[in-house]
Amino acid sequence: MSGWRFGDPNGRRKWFSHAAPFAGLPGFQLAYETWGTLNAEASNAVLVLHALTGDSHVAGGVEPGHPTPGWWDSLVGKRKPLDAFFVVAPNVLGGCQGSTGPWQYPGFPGITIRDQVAAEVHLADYLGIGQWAAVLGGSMGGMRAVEWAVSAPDRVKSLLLLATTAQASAEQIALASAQLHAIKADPVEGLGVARRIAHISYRSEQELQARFGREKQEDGRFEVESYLDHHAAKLTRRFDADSYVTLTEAMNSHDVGRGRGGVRAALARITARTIVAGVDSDRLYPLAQQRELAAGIPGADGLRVISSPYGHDAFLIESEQVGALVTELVPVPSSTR
Ligand SMILES: CC(=O)SCCNC(=O)CCNC(=O)[C@H](O)C(C)(C)COP(=O)(O)OP(=O)(O)OC[C@H]1O[C@@H](n2cnc3c(N)ncnc32)[C@H](O)[C@@H]1OP(=O)(O)O
Ligand SMILES: N[C@@H](CCO)C(=O)O
Repeated sequence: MSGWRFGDPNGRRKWFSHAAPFAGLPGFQLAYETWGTLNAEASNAVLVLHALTGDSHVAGGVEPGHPTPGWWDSLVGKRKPLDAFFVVAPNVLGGCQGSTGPWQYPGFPGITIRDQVAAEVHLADYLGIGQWAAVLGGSMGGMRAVEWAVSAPDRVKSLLLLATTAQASAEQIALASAQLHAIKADPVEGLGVARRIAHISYRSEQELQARFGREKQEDGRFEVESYLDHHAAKLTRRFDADSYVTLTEAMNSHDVGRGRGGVRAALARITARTIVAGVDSDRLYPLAQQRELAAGIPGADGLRVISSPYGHDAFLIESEQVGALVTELVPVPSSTR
């Protein structure tokens, strides 16, 4: 497949191609990045799954010539929690950072979180990874992580679910629906409006109040308006509106219990040792959703709470607390400490 809309800014992406029909597609490709070395037993592989507007670039600046920071730099690199592991991070199916998505052709079919995970199972087969030492994901990445553990329990040894849910709630679908309407009305302006709505839900009321209050800038905009304008403009430059729609609709489809006897029955299939964590100030994925996951997954020992003023985005910001959870799940071997 030729070309991709947002290039390969770090020059380290690899591609996996699946040539047979799949989920209404004639075939697909997944872009992915890796760090570290797979051991002879293929027992040290960790799958890291990004959120809605993330990509395969988990970590940067660790190799000469590839300085672009990653979105979980605190986890991957020398003396960091995943140092001893072979880390694999694919760009999600339907995304716009190298994997097959609607940015490539009109009439792209609707896909689900289950389709995205089924595509990642093909990638694992291709890489020769029968079982992941761990699957880690937050938000939409957490939706895929829990789907992995439900649909392929014997392939997930341990699991970290952060700020995520077993099924998209009415509130999440409602917020998504307003964003989808904005984009369908005007793909360019609408993507910016969608990001503003989403970004408000990613942060906490208390943080916005403490940080911006009612302050105005010289140009007359409230500071908080200017902040949202900034995030909207930034996303519009780096993300495709059609991908945003496809991924948002996939998130709306998420229900691990569908066709499996409900959420409790689906979660009971999970055999992985599991850590479930939420953020105390997250208004988009409230703690009740992680409580449901922790209560239903046999190998989970209660709910962990990340303490943060930052709301949902804390799973990307509170690197010490997230790093401690990762180290608890997959301890650093003493030889590499
Ligand atoms: C797994 C994944 O999701 S990967 C993708 C990660 N997400 C993103 O990149 C999405 C966009 N960003 C975010 O979601 C968040 O910024 C995070 C989670 C990555 C980081 O959060 P924080 O460190 O708290 O950043 P914060 O929300 O304060 O934003 C900082 C930016 O706002 C700008 N800003 C702050 N106040 C204002 C203001 N009043 N007016 C205009 N701009 C402002 C800063 O200059 C800074 O700009 P820059 O990012 O271009 O350098
Ligand atoms: N900031 C994150 C939030 C969604 O979990 C993103 O844009 O992907």
